[in-house]
Amino acid sequence: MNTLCRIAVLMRPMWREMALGLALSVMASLAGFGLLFLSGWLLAATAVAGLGGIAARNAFNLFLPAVGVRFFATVRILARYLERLVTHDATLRLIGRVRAWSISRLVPQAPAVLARQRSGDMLFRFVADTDRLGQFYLEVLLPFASAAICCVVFVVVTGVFSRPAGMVLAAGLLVCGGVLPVVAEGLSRRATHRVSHQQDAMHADLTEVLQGMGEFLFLGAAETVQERIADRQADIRHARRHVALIEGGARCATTIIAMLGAVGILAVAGYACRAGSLPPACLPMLALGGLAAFDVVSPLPAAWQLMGQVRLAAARVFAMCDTPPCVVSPAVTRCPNDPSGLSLSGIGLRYPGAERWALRHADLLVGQGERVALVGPSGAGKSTLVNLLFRFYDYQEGTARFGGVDLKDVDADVMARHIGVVAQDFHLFQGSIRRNLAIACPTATEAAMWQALRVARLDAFVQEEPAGLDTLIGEGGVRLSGGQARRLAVARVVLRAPSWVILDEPTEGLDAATERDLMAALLQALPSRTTILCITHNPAVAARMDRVVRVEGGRFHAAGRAP
Ligand SMILES: Nc1ncnc2c1ncn2[C@@H]1O[C@H](COP(=O)(O)OP(=O)(O)OP(=O)(O)O)[C@@H](O)[C@H]1O
Repeated sequence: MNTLCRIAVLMRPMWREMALGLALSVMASLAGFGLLFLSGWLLAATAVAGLGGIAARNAFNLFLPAVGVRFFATVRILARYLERLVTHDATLRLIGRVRAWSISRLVPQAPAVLARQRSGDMLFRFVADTDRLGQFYLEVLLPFASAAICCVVFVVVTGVFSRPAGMVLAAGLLVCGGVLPVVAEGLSRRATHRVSHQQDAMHADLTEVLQGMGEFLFLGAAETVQERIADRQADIRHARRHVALIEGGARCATTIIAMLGAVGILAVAGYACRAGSLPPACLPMLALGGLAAFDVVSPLPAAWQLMGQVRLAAARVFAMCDTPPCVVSPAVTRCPNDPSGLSLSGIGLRYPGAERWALRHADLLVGQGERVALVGPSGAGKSTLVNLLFRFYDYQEGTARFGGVDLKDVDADVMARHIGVVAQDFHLFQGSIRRNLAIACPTATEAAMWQALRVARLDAFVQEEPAGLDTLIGEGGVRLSGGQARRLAVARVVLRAPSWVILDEPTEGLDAATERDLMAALLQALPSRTTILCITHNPAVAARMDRVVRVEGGRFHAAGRAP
């Protein structure tokens, strides 16, 4: 399906509102045309009646056309006002719909596919591109549809009075509404593409700079990055100026053609007047009506240019949303039994595009309530097990069963209900400690939050803070030390109390005493039926588990009971 058809599909639920907006827009433009058309006639007819002496003056009915002028003026104002209300509402709803649809397509791709995109670029696509896509109705479709309908009416009405005048008007409208937009768009296409491309790159760069500002400073690369962004900005400015020049030129050309059109209409209508086939009072009416008619085509060059931008934006949004998820959702999701044991047999998992297998011929049995340490060299495949269990990546070989159910029949959402994880690269949310805990367990009471903080050995720190649970931790937890941040991540899992807990280096960044304290409290706090998988390089932490599994070369090897 091409891009425009897909936009049309997204617009379909709002078609009634959009059609109403179009009707109001047509009504406002027709009223504007009628107003000038009738005013021209009224002025000329009044003058002719004035020149004709008292009898002609008395015979001239001024009242009816004056009422008509007021009617058109009022209709124009009301219709324009209502049109703005209806069309802007439809546009905002369309943008909301496009965003909701994009999110629904992006969520199943996380985190595998999203990891390949630059986050700034994604953010820009999600915000600016969806915005632009939403403008399709208001700034492209509406002006063209309204102009098409109105132009036919204008030409027919003018043609009724003078066929040659109608033909002159039709020719002028065709040039302004058909030829000029296409020429303007053709001339600015390259610049529009350049703006789009450079903006993509610049937003991605900017986000990276903001996220990694400290690192850029440490590496002494801040100035280079600044220069690169400034270069891009200059290029965007240059390309935008080019686009604006062409758009301005097209507007000027429309005005000139409108003037020439009015003069042309006057000339051919004047000829008809002299031939006696048209009353003289009709001359200003046709000329003013002609001028008013060009109002509806004046936005078209900009609208056609925007059309190119909408297509680009839509293509980018659709490309982002159409990327197939790494893990195909099962047609029917099954729920693992609780309590849940894990059985992996001959598992082979290779990351997309990777040469090497992260896990190969991997067998592992973990019973409900077991506490297992996963140890092994860096890159051996320990964290890959987490990715596999959370259904972030699919395995290509072997069978995996969790709670007696084939893992391929289980959705990531369902797995997340059973397993809590403190990942190596955990994320804390902007806001307060309370917010971070509430995201993990929205129904948690304040007492439960304090209990979780106590288990994570973070309660003393929070108590000392004047705002307590409402202490703000900054974006990504920047106001916490590495160890405090990790303990907050541990508290979140404790609060959720899942049947499985995976701890990836839970004590990293902690001193020996806090590490001992935290592990003892954690193991004591978690119910005995809770299964724990603890990925660690720390022998003291591994020793607290029931048994140790060594991961090496993508395989699991029993390394005996923990000492
Ligand atoms: N998203 C990914 N895409 C491609 N390859 C990956 C990805 N994540 C990990 N790998 C590769 O898979 C292998 C196993 O990585 P994994 O993260 O499981 O190691 P690990 O044992 O947890 O290491 P560490 O102890 O350093 O955390 C490594 O060779 C790594 O380069």
